[in-house]
Amino acid sequence: MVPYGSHGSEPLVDELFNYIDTHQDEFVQDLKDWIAIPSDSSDPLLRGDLSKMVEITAESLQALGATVNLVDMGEEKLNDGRSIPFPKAILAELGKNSSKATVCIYGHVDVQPAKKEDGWKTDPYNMTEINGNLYGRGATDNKGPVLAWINAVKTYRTLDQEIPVNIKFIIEGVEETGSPGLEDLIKANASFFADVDYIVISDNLWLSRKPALTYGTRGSAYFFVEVEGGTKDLHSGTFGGIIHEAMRDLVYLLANLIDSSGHILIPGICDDVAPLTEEERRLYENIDFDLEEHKNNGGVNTFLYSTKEEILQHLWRYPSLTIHGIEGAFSGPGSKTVIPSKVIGKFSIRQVPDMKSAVVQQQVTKHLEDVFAKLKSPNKLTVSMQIGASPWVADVNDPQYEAARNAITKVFGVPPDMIRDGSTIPLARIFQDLTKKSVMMLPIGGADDGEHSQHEKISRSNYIQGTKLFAIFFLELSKVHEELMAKKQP
Ligand SMILES: Cn1cncc1C[C@H](NC(=O)CCN)C(=O)O
Ligand SMILES: [Zn+2]
Ligand SMILES: [Zn+2]
Repeated sequence: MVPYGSHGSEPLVDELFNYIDTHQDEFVQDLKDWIAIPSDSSDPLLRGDLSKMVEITAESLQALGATVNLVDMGEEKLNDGRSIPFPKAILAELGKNSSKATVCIYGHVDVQPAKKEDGWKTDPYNMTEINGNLYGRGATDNKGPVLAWINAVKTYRTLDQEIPVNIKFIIEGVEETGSPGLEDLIKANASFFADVDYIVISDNLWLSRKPALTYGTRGSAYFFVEVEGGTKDLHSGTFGGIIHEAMRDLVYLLANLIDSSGHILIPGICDDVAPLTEEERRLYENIDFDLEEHKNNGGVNTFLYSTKEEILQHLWRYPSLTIHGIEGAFSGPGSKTVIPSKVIGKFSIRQVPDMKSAVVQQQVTKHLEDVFAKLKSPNKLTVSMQIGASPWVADVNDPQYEAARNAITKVFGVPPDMIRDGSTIPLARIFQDLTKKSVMMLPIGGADDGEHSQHEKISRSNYIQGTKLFAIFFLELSKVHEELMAKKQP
């Protein structure tokens, strides 16, 4: 194993690392500048800032020498009937040498909402360094990682070193609102992706203090279950006791989705779950994961399972069902005596191999209709699936995984844990299905970065080591790709 910081046999590696170390304050300042732009894609009032963020990203890529195409993504229809432009998407390319591998990097520059009043100890849009951590909205999700890629390329450019691969970028500004239009963008630009060999996404976290490589994510089947009683909200003093209340029906339906031990009550839902093989079972034993720390990170007392292996399996390879909320329900403070007329329950099922959204949709709909039929309620039930994102699993023997393992070992001195992610990046599977290319997730964020949460951060160390990792990944990828090409050509 090559110890961190010494790479005597590879002068280029030393030169790259040295540059990155000595220019780290500049990279940190760039992140501060990016975080200062409140590019929250959920807030129509901030759409101008979001568009500016996309433009700044485009300029940064142009400054690297990339050819940048800002693609119009049309308009977003708001609830009040108005329309505002979606931020443009960036398709950029740097290098077009047919003897080199072409890697396509995905990232997003929009962020989750953040307000100081939510309980941030620092201003979320004024990046603040405390004890080696860089706090600010978007620090780890996803501005830090996108900038780390840019820093890595910049390092080669400034040192006047040849970049060993062709690089393409696809950067979007509406990931946090579900990436509307992204699938169409990929379909409409098939020629852009045609010569891509590898797709890399750095938009998730490590599982522990050890670096990680991610080869799978769960999918998501997101449902709305609507129960409609009358035409308007009523006073429970005037109508309570004489009508079939929509909320009572809905709460009963929701209670019949899952039991208190986490068992999903929908008949057939686990039929397509891939059986656990002995080989897969052994994988979980060697993964660095601290149950107690995960409990602490989440502020949780007790998990449903007591061993590391069970917990990881239930996060990665078994489905889960979560009830998220009820639209139309009274949820404010005080003691309002309303009977809501129409309520919409929201729940989602994290899908795992080999579950299929269409099958899940049919099973969920039938189950809810069957349970509802027993109520003999005159209310109107409507079940709809809003998102049907498939799970994604990659072949870890693909050359780019080997390249990433080599790069991680060179930068961090240890090989990565091979992990999956319990949440959903629909894009990974969409990419895999549409382009048939190898997709990999190469996270640089720490397990405790708190994405989407208050005090989101990335550590200075992960940001700078992550920049090195990406720089070295280009080198390692070119090596394995060359070997692969040599094997193919007799
Ligand atoms: C919006 N949505 C509804 N179903 C799934 C999602 C995506 C969402 N994605 C992330 O959080 C990215 C994690 N790095 C999630 O997994 O909940
Ligand atoms: Zn993200
Ligand atoms: Zn996010």
